[in-house]
Amino acid sequence: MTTAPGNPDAPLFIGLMSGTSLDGVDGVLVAFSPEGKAELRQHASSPFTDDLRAELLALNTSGTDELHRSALAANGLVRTYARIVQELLAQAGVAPSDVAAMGAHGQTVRHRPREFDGTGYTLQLNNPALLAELTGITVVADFRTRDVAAGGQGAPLVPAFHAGVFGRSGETVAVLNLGGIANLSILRADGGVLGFDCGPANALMDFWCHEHTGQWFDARGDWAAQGRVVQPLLGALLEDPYFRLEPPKSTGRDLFHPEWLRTRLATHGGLDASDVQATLAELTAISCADDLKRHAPDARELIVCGGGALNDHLMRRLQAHLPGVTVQSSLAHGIDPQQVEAAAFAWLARQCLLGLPGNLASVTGARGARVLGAIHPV
Ligand SMILES: Nc1ncnc2c1ncn2[C@@H]1O[C@H](COP(=O)(O)OP(=O)(O)OP(=O)(O)O)[C@@H](O)[C@H]1O
Ligand SMILES: CC(=O)N[C@H]1[C@@H]2OC[C@@H](O2)[C@@H](O)[C@@H]1O[C@H](C)C(=O)O
Repeated sequence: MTTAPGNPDAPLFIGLMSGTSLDGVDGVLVAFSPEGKAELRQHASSPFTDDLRAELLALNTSGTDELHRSALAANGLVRTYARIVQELLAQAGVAPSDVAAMGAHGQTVRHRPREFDGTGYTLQLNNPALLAELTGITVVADFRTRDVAAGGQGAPLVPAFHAGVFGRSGETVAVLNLGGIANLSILRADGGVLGFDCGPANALMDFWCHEHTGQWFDARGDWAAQGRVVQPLLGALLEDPYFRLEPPKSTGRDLFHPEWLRTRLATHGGLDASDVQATLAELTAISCADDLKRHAPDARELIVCGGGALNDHLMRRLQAHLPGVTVQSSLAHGIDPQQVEAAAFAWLARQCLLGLPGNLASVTGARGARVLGAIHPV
């Protein structure tokens, strides 16, 4: 099918997501029906080079010459995005002009909702102009700042997409994204949607795993499964006030960073590294499970997406804390867990081009529905 670039009626969109786990980029090519139903056509992913990952991670905290380094890192990120786009187009046999637009999330390096430190801003490194030049496709970027400007958290944004894909009338269903950070969408039986960040998912586990094993993540959770949960440490981690905050709420590496862990470990010396890993996995499982029980006691189904859905140990621990709830990867519902977020940003790009809202005020706490994103046409 040939369509004009940027034509809002064109069915093909690309979504590009590089999330807080900093593992790399996921991209999807999605066809949307006129009603907005998503059909995933292609998926491509690429890990960051070690240098780019290290620089993006470093840019999450204050440092020397940040502006210059941020600009260079954004260019590096966008070149990775462009390679993913070329791969998607080649795999699908479509031309850039067949794609209406792509939603490019960018790399969050700061996320400071007002409650965090009184500032109230969110920052995703990106270079959508360069991405449009490199790909010949209209780029929609900067999805979060409008919601923040409207008094919202700017996150999470996927609940509206989750509702369209996984929601069922007459039944409460929950969707849990386990990326660097965990976010929960509660899709209520009456169509209402609640969503918020639960706390860390993989970010601290990845840090600890890399520091002690040299691996970027604990494949299948095998290492955590060998350890024993250190209850006093788990209790100390769960004491962070974030876990008790009522929604709307969102968080990130600004709060749950290695120093956060080190400070709490300082009073629990001499622990076996695998026991700490087991405790971090338990922190993720218990904080997410408690949030579900608290906010959706009627939910009988938890659909898990994000890379954490591949962590068998974590999935078992979630199930253990949620008797009576079926805990399953989104794969059981026909969607690869690692494609859900990227697909959501394809949907958000479509919403933007159609002039439709991307946020849900019931989730982010914004003053109202807003069209999200800035369009960089070709
Ligand atoms: N096979 C696996 N076994 C265990 N964990 C895995 C596996 N594959 C991926 N993961 C975990 O999933 C993480 C990546 O998940 P994902 O790509 O969903 O996160 P993200 O999108 O970067 O983060 P966020 O959703 O917070 O923005 C990895 O860092 C790793 O911890
Ligand atoms: C500021 C930011 O990038 N937040 C991410 C992060 O990763 C998971 C969680 O924290 C969620 O709030 C959000 O991402 C998803 C895609 C969202 O906005 O729904």
